[in-house]
Amino acid sequence: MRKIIVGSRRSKLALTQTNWFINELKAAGAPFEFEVKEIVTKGDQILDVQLSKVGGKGLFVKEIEQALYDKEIDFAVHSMKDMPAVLPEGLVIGCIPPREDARDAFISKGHVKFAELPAGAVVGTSSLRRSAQLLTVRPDIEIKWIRGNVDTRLAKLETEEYDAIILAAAGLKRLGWSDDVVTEFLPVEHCLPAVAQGSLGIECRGDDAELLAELGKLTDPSTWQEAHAERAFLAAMDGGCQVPIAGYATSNGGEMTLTGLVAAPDASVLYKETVVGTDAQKIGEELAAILTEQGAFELIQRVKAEQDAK
Ligand SMILES: NCc1[nH]cc(CCC(=O)O)c1CC(=O)O
Repeated sequence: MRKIIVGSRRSKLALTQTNWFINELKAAGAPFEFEVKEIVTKGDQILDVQLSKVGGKGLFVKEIEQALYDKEIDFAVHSMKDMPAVLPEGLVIGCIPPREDARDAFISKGHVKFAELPAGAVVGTSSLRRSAQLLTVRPDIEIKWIRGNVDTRLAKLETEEYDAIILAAAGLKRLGWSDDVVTEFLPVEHCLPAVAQGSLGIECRGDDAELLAELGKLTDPSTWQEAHAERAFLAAMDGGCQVPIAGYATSNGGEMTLTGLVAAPDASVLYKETVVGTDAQKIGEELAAILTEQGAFELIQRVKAEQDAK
């Protein structure tokens, strides 16, 4: 029986997701043995700098992709939202399992609701997307950068000067945190999720037909379509994580609805539109064209140039 080596980052969330997916493969009767190989990525090592300043999304996947090329591992389970919009030559997403809750979770000391935060309240997030959207409705709050994995951030809420933090609901749920820790799940209308938030993507070599045949059985077609539409939008906007950008699609098998958002980091400008259609790639590109027409692409290029000059 072929032994499949599965690469994983060492964080609890990464290992939990990896082991969850291996169990799904086993339950589906995949004819493999499995071994998990832990890989320390740059993104895990650099913990003291704002992520958007040191290279963004690619930081968590580069070493893992090298290990795939070198055949040290056969597949890796990623949070799709950490994946760059375009994959390197020869590697593919072989499976996208059913999406977990895509929303952001607001967690505050004393369970004070977001709308009831006092002026000047300190909210911890290192996501420009979250901070821009929160500042749009509450310009009177203060955003303070926070880093570390999910458990670290929850601990920092207790021990450091934060009144609240925002985390992806999906990460919390996968780690087994009860909904009781969450003060409120922010509706997507108020805080549009990151592209592909809540989705996992299984990355492997494109020529590994034997593995791809088994991975494909576990793909959820709706989640695949949603991730495709959101990522087509992201790719067309040329947005990394230096700029607040969000995209969220829902699919009911046939028709899809895709909403996209681009904002200035200080929330002084915000573009947001929704498109409907049946072709994931097309609606992603259509949405990007509409927002570009309004000035969003220019905003992205301007913000990127400003950040690079810093
Ligand atoms: N930004 C890091 C990150 N990448 C993926 C998740 C988990 C959620 C997901 O899979 O979408 C998280 C944690 C968070 O944003 O709170």
